[in-house]
Amino acid sequence: RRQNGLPPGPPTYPIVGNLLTFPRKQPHIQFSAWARTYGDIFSLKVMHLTIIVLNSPTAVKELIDKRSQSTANRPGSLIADMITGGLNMGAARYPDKIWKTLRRAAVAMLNTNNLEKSKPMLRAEASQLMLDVLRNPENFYEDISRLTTSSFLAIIYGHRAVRSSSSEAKVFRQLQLDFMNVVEVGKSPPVDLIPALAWVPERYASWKRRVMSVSRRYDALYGELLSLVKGRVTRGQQNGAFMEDAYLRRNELELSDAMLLNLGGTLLGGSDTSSAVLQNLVLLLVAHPEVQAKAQKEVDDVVGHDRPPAWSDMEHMPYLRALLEEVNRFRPVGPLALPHAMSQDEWVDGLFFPKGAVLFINLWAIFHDERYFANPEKFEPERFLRHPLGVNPDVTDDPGRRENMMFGGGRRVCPGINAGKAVVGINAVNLLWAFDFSPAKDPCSGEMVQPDLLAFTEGVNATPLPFKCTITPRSTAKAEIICQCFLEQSDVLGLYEQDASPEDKGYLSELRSSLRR
Ligand code: HEM
Repeated sequence: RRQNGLPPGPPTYPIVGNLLTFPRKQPHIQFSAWARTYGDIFSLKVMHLTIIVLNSPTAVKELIDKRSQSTANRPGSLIADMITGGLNMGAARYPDKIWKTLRRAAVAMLNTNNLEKSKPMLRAEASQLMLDVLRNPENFYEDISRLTTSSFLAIIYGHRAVRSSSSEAKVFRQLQLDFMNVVEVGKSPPVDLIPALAWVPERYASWKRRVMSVSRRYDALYGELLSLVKGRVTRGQQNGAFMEDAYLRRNELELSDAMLLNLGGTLLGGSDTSSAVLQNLVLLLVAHPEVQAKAQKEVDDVVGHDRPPAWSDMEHMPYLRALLEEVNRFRPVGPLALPHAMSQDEWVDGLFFPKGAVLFINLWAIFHDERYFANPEKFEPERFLRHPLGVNPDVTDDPGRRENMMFGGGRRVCPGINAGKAVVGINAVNLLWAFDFSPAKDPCSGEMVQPDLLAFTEGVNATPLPFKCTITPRSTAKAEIICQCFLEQSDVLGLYEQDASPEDKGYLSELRSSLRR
């Protein structure tokens, strides 16, 4: 039963509460439907657990931003703790010292000054994405994943992943999949709800064996990456990676070796959202040729056809900015952000938010709310030209709406906002400058096959599932510039190739010589 004062919600059953109707897949969709019936703040009971879903900017502002002292905790995840020894920043409890220490170090590393220093490398990486797509357009989805993994490996560890088959890229991708496959609700027994399950010995609990395997591989990957950093520091061959800074300042930042290892791991894990945004962009460009044409016209007007885009070009591209905002509104990659938890009781406008309750920010409901967005199911970047936050100019907006809602809020707001936006921005402008995107052709009928705009992963992150499309360079002159541009970036990329494997070094030298011929 709901306690007195809890926000309303769907009817509960004895003992299990709302467990039987709790959505197992894409919960944001059912949550948004419940919000239309029960209001902007509704609650669910799942056995003894209280879940409260916030479905409006004002609800987020009142709870997550204004009362962040009470709402900055995370629900416990025994499995994440087993893998990371309780040192994963995204899952760490508030106000524990572990979270504070890791967060302080992450914010210090991801600051705008450091990011500025990484921009030449990010542009060089972006030049490789253009080249990879030019050489093998069918592989674009994988290439985007390699790009973001490599960009963040380079930013964080100073070591890039040259190919999708490079050891770190492969191990990281598999580890991310396996990590999510044990941590996500429904993928392992509900040990957080029924703690006794955690006492079952490993030989009878296959989930424990999977968790321990992820844990071992997690330590091995991030331990190895950290030793590359230490090696460069010892040899005096630093390349400006964030972890070099964290390692050198470890005493001042109070970071143990285990914390350093997990800090890098958490940050690299955060990078996956950026590839999902870029994959969404391609998906939506394929489905909306008129939007693609407008964005390309703007890019052509600013950049022209004789050189690749530069960072400074983006300041002059309001349509590109609107396009990226609309991609994130239409298909937010974290539709429920990450769950928060109440660390103390609060009463807000007559509603009770008890200590221990889990809070979800329903970004999907906030971005698809018909009260504020005209025709929210339509993909229309122009709405962000008409209004800075995309809402219909004829309505009075929810006063709590603010920029960057897709990055969550309060003390837990994403620390990678600027880095994520930078990687997405430079690659978006490059792709529009270089290529035309259209639906794939059915090999038998020759007919165009429109991509499925609803085929997404079903867990915490909504990543578009791999899809096919046709990608062609916009001209032979541009194809030539793409090859030259990659070659010109060799020195910048070389700084991050010091520890590349002999196979990757061989591949690169062959690639560069073939481009020079
Ligand atoms: C476009 C890309 C990105 C999106 C949409 C995104 C979104 C989010 C969201 C919604 C949260 C939860 C915030 C909350 O709890 O209120 C979050 C947390 C987090 N993000 Fe991002 N993120 C992105 C890129 C990145 C990048 C590039 C990094 C690292 C370099 C990163 C690292 C993190 C970390 C470590 C947290 C946990 C923070 C904490 O619990 O204190 N994110 N992100």
